[in-house]
Amino acid sequence: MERVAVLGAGSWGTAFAKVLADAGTDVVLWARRPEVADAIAAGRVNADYLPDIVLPDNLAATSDAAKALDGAEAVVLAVPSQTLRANLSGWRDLLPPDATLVSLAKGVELGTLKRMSEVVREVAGVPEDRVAVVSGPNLAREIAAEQPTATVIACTDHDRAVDLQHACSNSYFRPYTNVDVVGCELGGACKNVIALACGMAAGMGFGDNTMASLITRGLAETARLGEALGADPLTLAGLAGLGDLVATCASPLSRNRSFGERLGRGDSLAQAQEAAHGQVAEGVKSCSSIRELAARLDVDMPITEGVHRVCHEGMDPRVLTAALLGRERKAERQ
Ligand SMILES: NC(=O)C1=CN([C@@H]2O[C@H](COP(=O)(O)OP(=O)(O)OC[C@H]3O[C@@H](n4cnc5c(N)ncnc54)[C@H](O)[C@@H]3O)[C@@H](O)[C@H]2O)C=CC1
Ligand SMILES: O=C(CO)COP(=O)(O)O
Repeated sequence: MERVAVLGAGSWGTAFAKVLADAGTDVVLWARRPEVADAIAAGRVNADYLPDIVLPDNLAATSDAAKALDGAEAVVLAVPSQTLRANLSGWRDLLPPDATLVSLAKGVELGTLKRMSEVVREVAGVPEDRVAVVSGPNLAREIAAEQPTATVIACTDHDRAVDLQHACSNSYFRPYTNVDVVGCELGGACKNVIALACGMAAGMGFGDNTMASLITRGLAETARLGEALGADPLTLAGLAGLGDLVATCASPLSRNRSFGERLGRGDSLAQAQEAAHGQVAEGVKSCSSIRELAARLDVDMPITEGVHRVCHEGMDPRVLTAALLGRERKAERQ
């Protein structure tokens, strides 16, 4: 794979474009705002998202999607989950005929309750074997600073996953392949909600026992949803499941964890949103879509339910704590 388009020049789109470029792949990064594209092209820096990082010379930038997509063998979609449908609809007619469509987004669409690969298939009108997802413990700022990281590239077409794996493997980024797209996507979407809960716990002053309990029980409810949707349980024990859950729940760099921390300290949703400075904390919306998906499939997800109530029904995180601790006693593997 010689040429890749990355659509979306936020934190992860920019960092992933750098990963590809550092792997020797020519990349064109599309930014929504022309001034961002111009600043990257002229100064090699995306000042809004990764101010300290000098981007490589084989990374071009444009705000013209047609230019970015021309001749691309893979198209990497790096916009927030709830905007993917609208963005991709605008790019649909420009997509090269056999390009692999790659989703970086970690969320479940409100309303349709679709995973991102399902949205991509529907909007682009392509079969499932042309859609790949990248998911794992991948905090953008650490990767941009070239700290070693592993990830998963999932696609039902193993050969496409391998092509993409070659295009983005470098000295600090090690991608594994997987054919379990459902498991990888669910791991990525659900961990954002659990990270919100961990942030709330931290904001209320709770320590590592609480974090470990939330992470582990969060994984248990993610695994229940995964089972209902046909995911391989081993995927959720891997990088896109446990790996991403641990990184996000533990890291002060996580937007979801930081957002939850503010709620735990007593901020309102609006105050926490203001403090996020426009950067996306996907779990705030996905807690509602995942909760609805779980209800549809009759899957018990008490932490997700509680996060939804705190974010959207005004529940005090302290009341959520009492509610979780006061649930009916049960066996661990029930
Ligand atoms: N930042 C990270 O460390 C990681 C993020 N992700 C996922 O990647 C996806 C993108 O995240 P980030 O790049 O971090 O987000 P971000 O908030 O840093 O950037 C979002 C980008 O999308 C663009 N965009 C296009 N249309 C938009 C619209 N209608 N509304 C808002 N933004 C729009 C923005 O201009 C911006 O360039 C999310 O689903 C996130 O969960 C996944 C792994 C790591
Ligand atoms: O997905 C991520 C790490 O893998 C990034 O998490 P946040 O969106 O919470 O910053």
